[in-house]
Amino acid sequence: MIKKAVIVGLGLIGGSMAKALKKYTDIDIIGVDINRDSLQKALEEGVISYGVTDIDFQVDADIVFICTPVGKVVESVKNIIHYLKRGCIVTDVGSTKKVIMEEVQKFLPDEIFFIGGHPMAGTEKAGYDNADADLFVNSNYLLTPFDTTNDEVLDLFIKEVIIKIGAKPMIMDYNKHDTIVGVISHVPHIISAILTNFAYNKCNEAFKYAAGGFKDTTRIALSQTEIWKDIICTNREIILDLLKNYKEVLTDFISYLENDDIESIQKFLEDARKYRNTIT
Ligand SMILES: NC(=O)c1ccc[n+]([C@@H]2O[C@H](COP(=O)([O-])OP(=O)(O)OC[C@H]3O[C@@H](n4cnc5c(N)ncnc54)[C@H](O)[C@@H]3O)[C@@H](O)[C@H]2O)c1
Ligand SMILES: O=C(O)C(=O)C[C@]1(C(=O)O)C=C[C@@H](O)C=C1
Repeated sequence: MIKKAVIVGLGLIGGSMAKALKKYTDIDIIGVDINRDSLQKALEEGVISYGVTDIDFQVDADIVFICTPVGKVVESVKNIIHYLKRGCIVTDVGSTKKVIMEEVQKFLPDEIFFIGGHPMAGTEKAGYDNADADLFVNSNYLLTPFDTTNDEVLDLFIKEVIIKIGAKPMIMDYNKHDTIVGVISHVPHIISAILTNFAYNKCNEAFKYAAGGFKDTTRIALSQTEIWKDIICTNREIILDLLKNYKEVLTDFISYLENDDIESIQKFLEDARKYRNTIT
């Protein structure tokens, strides 16, 4: 049974996890963050029962959530691992999985279980102030356990955390994970940033007239640079391949315009509409 959790990084995702555990479970939470204001707020709200800027003492937690930026996840696991009891589950919420899984495997002790995690929910905002207890409701929660991960431990995490906070567990290999999120999260993020920079540099006066279409397609360009720099750098090769493919699609579309190929333009738009409609 999971009774006590440590959450390292009480920002948007860690704070949302803390609030969700508080709302939907009886799990007691120790919060860890370098930002004292976030700890203070979480304590005042009764979301965590104890808050520290660093763990340098033995903790009897049953589960640890690492919710720091991707570039700090491995270091955060390393820093806490020797203070944990035998059988403790350690999981993260990082948006990429291959680098984290392969690095953690190198030093993971046999008696600690690491389960890679990635809740497919979020916003362009950051920090504890924007955390929401219902952020994960109805969202897919991607899990990338090691082949050797004990099934009972995985089941416990799924039943006592993921299902209770309203999310849908999806287990997959970490390589497949990074390709999937490259397609539906990382490349769209980059394209949103490209579009924003392109429009601003082409005609910044046009920004005054931006309406729903531009705002919808560029909302995610408002996201935190540190978070996205780490995501892009840890999924570099997959993103590079996808962007090269994307360039070909763009080149095809330009040729439809050059050739006044109305039929191809129409088919292109019809396909997009049909495919987009398949997302529920
Ligand atoms: N933002 C999203 O939409 C989203 C969605 C799913 C997963 N993720 C992943 O969640 C993780 C956190 O992202 P976020 O959006 O919550 O960012 P955030 O900036 O809101 O939160 C990060 C928190 O970690 C804290 N922190 C940083 N270094 C620390 C350290 N060494 N020790 C303790 N605390 C530390 C920061 O003070 C901050 O409170 C990232 O790995 C990101 O890839 C983000
Ligand atoms: O909705 C948003 O603002 C998000 O950026 C959330 C989003 C995404 O859908 O790409 C971003 C990164 C995460 O790893 C998972 C979810």
